[in-house]
Amino acid sequence: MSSSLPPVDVVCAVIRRGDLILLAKRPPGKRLAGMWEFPGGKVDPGETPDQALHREIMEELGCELTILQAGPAALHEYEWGSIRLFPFLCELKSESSEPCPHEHSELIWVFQKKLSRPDMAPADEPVIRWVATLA
Ligand SMILES: Nc1nc2c([nH]c(=O)n2[C@@H]2O[C@H](COP(=O)(O)OP(=O)(O)OP(=O)(O)O)[C@@H](O)[C@H]2O)c(=O)[nH]1
Repeated sequence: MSSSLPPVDVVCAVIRRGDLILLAKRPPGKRLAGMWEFPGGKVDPGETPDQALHREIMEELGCELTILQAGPAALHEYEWGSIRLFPFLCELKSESSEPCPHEHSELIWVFQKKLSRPDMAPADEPVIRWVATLA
C-alpha cells in the first residue's frame, strides 16, 4: 500500500578505500533485516545532510569521515512509506581507523565494480548505478 506521507530523508555513506566499498548488514528485528546497505540513517530535524552523515557514521561505525562528493538523491517507495536517499562518496579520515559494527550485524568491503547484489536494500539501486560511474 502506498503512503501519502512525505518521504523521510536518509543519508548514506559510500565509503571507499582503494577499490573497495564498505557495506553493512541490517540487524535482525529491523526493517530489511539481513539486507546490505550503505551505513547512514535518517536526517534529524534541524540537521543538514552532512551533519547527519557524520553523526550516523560515528554512532554506527565509530569513525570520522571526509566527504568527497554528493551523489544524486533517489526516491524509493517502500510499503511502509517512502524515503529520499542522499548518497555521499566518502573516505575514512584515518586509513588506520577500522570501522566497528555498533548497530549492524556485519560489515564487508566489496569491490566497487561488484556492488550489485540481490540482497542489497532495494532503494540502493540508483546509488549503485551512480557508484559505477565514479572513476
Ligand atoms: N542507512 C541506510 N538506510 C537505507 C539504505 N537503503 C535503504 O532503503 N535504507 C532505509 O532507510 C531507512 C534508514 O533509516 P535508519 O537506518 O535510521 O533506519 P532504522 O531501521 O534504524 O530506523 P528506526 O530507528 O526508525 O527503526 C531504513 O528504513 C532503511 O531500510 C542505505 O543504503 N543506507
